[in-house]
Amino acid sequence: MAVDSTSSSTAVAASAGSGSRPPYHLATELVHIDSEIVKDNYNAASVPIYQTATFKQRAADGSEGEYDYSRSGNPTRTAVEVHMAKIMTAERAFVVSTGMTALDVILRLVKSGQEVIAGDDLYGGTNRLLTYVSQFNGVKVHNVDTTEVDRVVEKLDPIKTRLVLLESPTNPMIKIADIRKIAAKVHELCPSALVVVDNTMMSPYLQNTLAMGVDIEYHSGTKYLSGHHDLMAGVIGCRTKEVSDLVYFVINASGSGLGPLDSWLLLRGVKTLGIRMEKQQSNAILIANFLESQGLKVHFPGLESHPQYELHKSLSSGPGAVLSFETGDVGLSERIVESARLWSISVSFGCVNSLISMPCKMSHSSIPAEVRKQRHLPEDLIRLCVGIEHPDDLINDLTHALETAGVAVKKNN
Ligand SMILES: Cc1ncc(COP(=O)(O)O)c(C=O)c1O
Ligand SMILES: N[C@@H](CCSC[C@H](N)C(=O)O)C(=O)O
Repeated sequence: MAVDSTSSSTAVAASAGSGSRPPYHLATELVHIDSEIVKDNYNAASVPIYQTATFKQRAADGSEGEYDYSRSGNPTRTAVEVHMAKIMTAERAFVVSTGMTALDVILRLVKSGQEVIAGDDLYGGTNRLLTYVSQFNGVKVHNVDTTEVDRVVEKLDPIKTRLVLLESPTNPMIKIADIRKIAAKVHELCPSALVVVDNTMMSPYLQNTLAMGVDIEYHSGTKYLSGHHDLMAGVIGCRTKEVSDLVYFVINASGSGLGPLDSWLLLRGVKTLGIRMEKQQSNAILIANFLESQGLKVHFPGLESHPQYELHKSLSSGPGAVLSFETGDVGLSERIVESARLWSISVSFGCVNSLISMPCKMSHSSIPAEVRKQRHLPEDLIRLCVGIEHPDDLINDLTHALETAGVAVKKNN
């Protein structure tokens, strides 16, 4: 896929569907939904939920109706899709039932005999689905360290490579890939390959990968986009019409589109993405500094000690609100996690409330232990997903958890 875009990752959303008005800051664009998207007879201030499976047609050939059946399209789903396309600066965006469905749809663009290059630190469920396609669908998957552009380039095959799949930051080691450089190299050396980024950890508020030349950006909408852990969703944004058409075909054919009620909940949630992300991120920066001041090994791209601190700054407008840290002892990590009172022990992230987890025992337990070891995923790793609570309460609760587990906490002034 040829690329001509060099625009900055922090660019404000394009004014898709906004007529002649000027483009606003992304925080403003998130709140304002183009009222022309859904033609509502009553001027409803909130997009209606079209809870219907089918649509009446006036003519027998069905040629007059904009919609015929909700698997193929539904006005509430269209509203959130058009809004997400604007936010992601996508040619077209699609909403599907979960983040894993988004990846499943994208992987259907890969045929038997073709190859995928993916990171070696990925969400556990992503690794599971890639393992499935490599075992049952005849697709070779290369897992490489995507922090090094050369490791990706080495595996590129102009004939066989179909997808290059990146997470940046990765879940859970928070490693950074040079998305811009990798996209340029892949397009130069493999014109028929697609560069795909799972941008869930950043959300479109902090990182715009389509503007870096990526072909498909996808999200688990279960996380920051909805923000309240009250729905499952996936979002796919495509840079070109050619790719959008392929993706729409799979979604319609397989029936993976998001239902009307969840589309409505996603649209409501995304309006507050900016304010939630700002607060979650500023809390996360305080917490990362607190943990680092305790001598712990903290993985967070907002810390100058992060090996790719400068690279991440060049790709995004902030470090986000997920961090992980090592204690050096699995038992100690377990005691810390179980001693927290305010931080809930849960998988997932991106919600307004703060979560604590041990990836190797929870979100990444589907990766076999020997593979976790080969890929240097520490068993004692603790992941924190920072919410919008008062930061003092979060730090006090972590202090309590560390002390209860037996760590001597240094008091900072
Ligand atoms: C980075 C990342 N991508 C994708 C997913 C899958 O999303 P979902 O749970 O909505 O299927 C998850 C977590 O579940 C994730 O952490
Ligand atoms: N039991 C689930 C675990 C989901 S983990 C969710 C999230 N991506 C995270 O990183 O916490 C499964 O098997 O998928």
